[in-house]
Amino acid sequence: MSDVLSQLTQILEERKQAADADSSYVASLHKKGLSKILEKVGEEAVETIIAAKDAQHSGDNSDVIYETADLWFHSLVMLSHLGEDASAVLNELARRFDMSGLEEKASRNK
Ligand SMILES: N=c1c2ncn([C@@H]3O[C@H](COP(=O)(O)OP(=O)(O)OP(=O)(O)O)[C@@H](O)[C@H]3O)c2ncn1[C@@H]1O[C@H](COP(=O)(O)O)[C@@H](O)[C@H]1O
Repeated sequence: MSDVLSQLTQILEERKQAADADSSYVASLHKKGLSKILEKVGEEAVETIIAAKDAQHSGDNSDVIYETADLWFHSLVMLSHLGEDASAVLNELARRFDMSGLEEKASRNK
């Protein structure tokens, strides 16, 4: 795992276990529950799409990078809420290295 992802994974786990919802955004999301976390994932996905469309016209990628960071962050909180972390997703991506996207798609329909 990259240093950034492993540090963030550790912070997210600490906040999930111990933090106070009044002083930690991550703890407040866990306290509100999965539906609130999924609402944030959906919101950030839409904001990322809009920023990418804008970037195509403006040539400025700064907003799409910012929104993608928000999307990744909230996706990591979702995984953490479900007892998973980024390593499970990275392992799945690594498993796909030797497989073309089209082969992988075909294998899903078997
Ligand atoms: N990477 C992030 C991160 N990215 C985005 N955000 C927060 O995600 C929220 C983005 O949602 P919005 O823009 O919709 O903001 P909002 O309007 O306040 O949200 P709602 O009221 O609609 O729920 C903002 O509050 C951001 O501050 C993050 N909050 C925390 N982290 C990391 O998580 C760590 C732990 O954070 P705490 O739990 O707050 O200590 C931090 O040190 C960071 O490393």
